[in-house]
Amino acid sequence: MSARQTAEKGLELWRSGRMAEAQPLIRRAAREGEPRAQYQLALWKIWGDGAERDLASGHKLLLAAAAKGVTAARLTRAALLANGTGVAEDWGAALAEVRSAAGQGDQMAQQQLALLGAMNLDAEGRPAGDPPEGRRLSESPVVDWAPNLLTPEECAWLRARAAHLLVPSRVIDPKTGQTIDHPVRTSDGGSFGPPDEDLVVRAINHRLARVTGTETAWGEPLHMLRYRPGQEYRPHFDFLPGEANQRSTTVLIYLNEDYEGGETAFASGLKIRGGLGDAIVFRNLLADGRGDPMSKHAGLPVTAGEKWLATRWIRQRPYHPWGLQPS
Ligand SMILES: O=C(O)CCC(=O)C(=O)O
Ligand SMILES: [Fe+2]
Repeated sequence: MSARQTAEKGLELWRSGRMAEAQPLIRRAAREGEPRAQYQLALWKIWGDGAERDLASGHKLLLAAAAKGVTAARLTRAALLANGTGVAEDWGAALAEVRSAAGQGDQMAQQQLALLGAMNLDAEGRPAGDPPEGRRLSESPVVDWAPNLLTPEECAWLRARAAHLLVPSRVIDPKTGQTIDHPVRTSDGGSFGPPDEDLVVRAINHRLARVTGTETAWGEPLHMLRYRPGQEYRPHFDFLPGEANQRSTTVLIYLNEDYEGGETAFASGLKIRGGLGDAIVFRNLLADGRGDPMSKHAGLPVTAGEKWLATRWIRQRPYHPWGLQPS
């Protein structure tokens, strides 16, 4: 079999869920320099699934695949340059990779450039202008309103990019620390982990840091939720039992408005229904750092249509989903 045929067979097996059979074929084809196999192996090494996490060799494989014209590899490298995963954070270098992929005709890259071009960003991808005007909705719990935080195009980008991330929602079991199915949250969800945090998502995460007065590095990966009729998020706290690096702040961004029901409801009686791109910011902790009992909230059941939401849970200190230290 040629390297190309080996790669094709390996990818086909992997797509049909036959990981154990796919792995040796992808590894062999990657060793023989087949670019799509190199890209797939890079993703496994970076995510640490299908191969042990090895960021350095993941980056090498990304570069090799990118040099042979795999623009998706270039875009993954751009994402990791933008968020500093396995390589020093470098917005300028990340942008150069996206431009190069766009020049090779990659549509995702071209769309990213169009969205980034409409943002007012500094040389590091952070918001350049004044922070947007907010309005306090409530003092207890502390809830602020940030209208039009995202443009309709940015909302559409997040919805489209999230489609492949969605799985039935899980929560962390306070007793075991494990992620489990839970009836409290019946929506589908998924997050933009480091390789999925493209430059548009990264720039949005910088904006969320700005609007909350926090650091981008403190945020958990941006989390997407999609509720269908009957789905809901029952009353809960966002702070985590026994956690030292707490979720101090939550941002919810409403990514569409063509649905019924589904308001965000606080135990205090405050109910919010955001329009397209509107956001709320609320604090989960009291001034002394304990959980605020008034911060209990719910996503009420959707009664018609689909509700799309992006959530950023922000910690008190740097947080990395893979436990990596900031470089
Ligand atoms: O769907 C909602 O409005 C609430 C979502 C929520 O509570 C969360 O993502 O933590
Ligand atoms: Fe919540």
